[in-house]
Order: sequence, then structure tokens, then C-alpha cells
Amino acid sequence: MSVAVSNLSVDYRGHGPDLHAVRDVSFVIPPGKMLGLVGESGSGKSTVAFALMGLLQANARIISGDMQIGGRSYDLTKNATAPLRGHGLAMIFQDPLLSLNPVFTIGAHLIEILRVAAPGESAGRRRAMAEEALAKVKLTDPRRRLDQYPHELSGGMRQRVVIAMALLAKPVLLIADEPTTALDVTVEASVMREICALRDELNCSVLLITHSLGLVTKYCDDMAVLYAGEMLEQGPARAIQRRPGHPYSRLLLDCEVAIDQPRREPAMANSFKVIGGELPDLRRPVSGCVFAARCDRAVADCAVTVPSAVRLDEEGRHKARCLRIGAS
Ligand SMILES: Nc1ncnc2c1ncn2[C@@H]1O[C@H](COP(=O)(O)OP(=O)(O)OP(=O)(O)O)[C@@H](O)[C@H]1O
Repeated sequence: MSVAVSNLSVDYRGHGPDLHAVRDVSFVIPPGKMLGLVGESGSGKSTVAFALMGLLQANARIISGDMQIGGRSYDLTKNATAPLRGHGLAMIFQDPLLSLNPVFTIGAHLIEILRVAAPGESAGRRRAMAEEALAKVKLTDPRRRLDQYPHELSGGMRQRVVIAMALLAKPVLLIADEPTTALDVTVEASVMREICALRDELNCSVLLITHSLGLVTKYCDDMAVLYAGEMLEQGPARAIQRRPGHPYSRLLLDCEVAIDQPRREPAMANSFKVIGGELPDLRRPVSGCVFAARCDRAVADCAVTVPSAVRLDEEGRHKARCLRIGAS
């Protein structure tokens, strides 16, 4: 089933004017495909994820947005997707301990999911299914793991357990929010491989949220570039990598350090900082292009005219919002 998000806008209330964290964001993830949502810290990636899951904080307000799953539409302003959590929708967080209760064994977590996902099965069969799921995500010694507690496992092993939980829940959409940021590079590759294997086995849509363009170009089918809450470019990951349409995407790609290099984290943290300037104040109304103040290609018009999406391929899959597209 295809997953489509349309016109998502989210504000946060606080002291002073509301903060417009996400503005009019739309994207589609076909079944069996992975979309990488990239953008620097504060661009609104997690807000998108939490809005889809119905997990936003109390001071957030979804101004507009709906999600279509298959032919069905869910009104995000009414938190309509919240009942889908745990089966239609699943999420992997940067810290797997957010998904694991320290007082329950690994087996108890998996068996709890099977109570909903496989209600007709006997207790013995559910335990066997839980063990199979752990073996599938390549957790060593799966039978013993069932009786262990989350604190007895390493970070990479815990993330595999969370992937096994998603495997049993059979979601239509899996959201992975920085799933490998806390892990070292060798573990990162194996965890990403398990997420890809899950996508292929369930034929589900995956939204990967990450700072790393390297991860996106290596593992994702499509890419979406978010900046100051606005989608500046989206399309096939390879096409954007080869021919970025937006100057911001080009700068991100220029800054990105190959993920195979020995220690990626500091480079990743730095990669966005080498683009001069800072995100605009999200409490103020934007005129023109949100990136204009930092853009090396901006002309006077960019500060006043809001760019609409320009198609960069015949099918209209690759689109970018920039007034300078086509200008020399
Ligand atoms: N509960 C909140 N109240 C007020 N502002 C918030 C709240 N949560 C997030 N924000 C603001 O919303 C904007 C988007 O934040 P968000 O966490 O979605 O970005 P992000 O791209 O996921 O960043 P990171 O990569 O650091 O997680 C930021 O300006 C952030 O400070």
C-alpha cells in the first residue's frame, strides 16, 4: 500500500508568536520503498515523524495535513493515525530504550506484539515466532535473548530487537528516526541492512530520518530535503545526488563526507555547519525563499517571491523549489 502525506503544517505554542516548525509538507512513499528525509538540526524532521505517529508534544498544533494509506485518508489534525500505532505504523527511535521497557524481557516485548498481530496462536507458538524474528534480524543466540532484559544487550543488539518488533507488527509505514546515530559505523551498516530487509520482506513504506546524505544515497530510493520546515527538493535519491536542483541540496552534498570513512559522527555534525549562516527564525513569517539569506545563488527576487515547485524530470518525480533553476 502506498503512503502519501499531504499539506502537513505544524506549529508549536510557547511564549510569544507560534513557531512554524513544518509548513505545507507533502510526499509519497510507494510500498517497498524507502524515503530519506534530510535536513539540518531544527529543520522539522522529527516534527514530521511525530505528527504522522500522533505523538507530538502537548504544545504542538497540527494546522493541516492528512495521510493516505492505500485508499484511506486519515486526518492528522484530528490525530486519526494514533490508533494505527503498533500495527499500521511503527517507529524506530535513535535510542532503542525508548521502545523497550526495562522491567520486561526481550521475549515479553515480542510476545506482547504477537498478542495483537497473531491472536489465534498458542503461547508456545508465539514464543517460537518471537525467536524466529530475533534470528531473522541476525541477533546471535536468539533463544537465550528471549529471557534477557534490555540492559543486558548492546545498543546495536537492542536496535535489532526493535526491528524484530516492527517485523512482527507488520506495519504499512515504518518510521526510522536517526536509527543509527548512536551506533558505531560497522554496527550502523548492519542495522541499515536489517531495516532494508524488513522493508523488502513486508513490502512496507519506510521513512528514514537522518542528518546523513551518505546513508540516504546508499540505502534510500527517494530523498526529500527539508529546510526551516519547508520541503525544498524531493525525488529519486540518485537523481538528486547526480543533479541537485536546489542550491541547498547541492551544498549539503558538497559537505557530505563518505559514510565509509572511519569516524563519521564528527564529520556529520560538522557537515551542515560549513554552510554559512543559520536557520531563519521560525516564529516570523517568511517572505520569498526560506533559504535566500544563506544561498550563494540568490538574487533580489529570491527574498520576495515564494518559489513554486519546478519539475526536473519528465515524470515529475524530481522537483525543487528554486527561482534560479534554469538560470545561468
Ligand atoms: N515542543 C516544542 N516546543 C517548541 N518548539 C519545538 C518543540 N519541539 C521542537 N521545536 C522546534 O521546532 C523546530 C523543529 O524541530 P525538530 O525537532 O522537528 O527538528 P529536527 O530537524 O528533527 O532536528 P534534530 O535533527 O535536531 O532532531 C525547531 O526549531 C525546534 O526548536
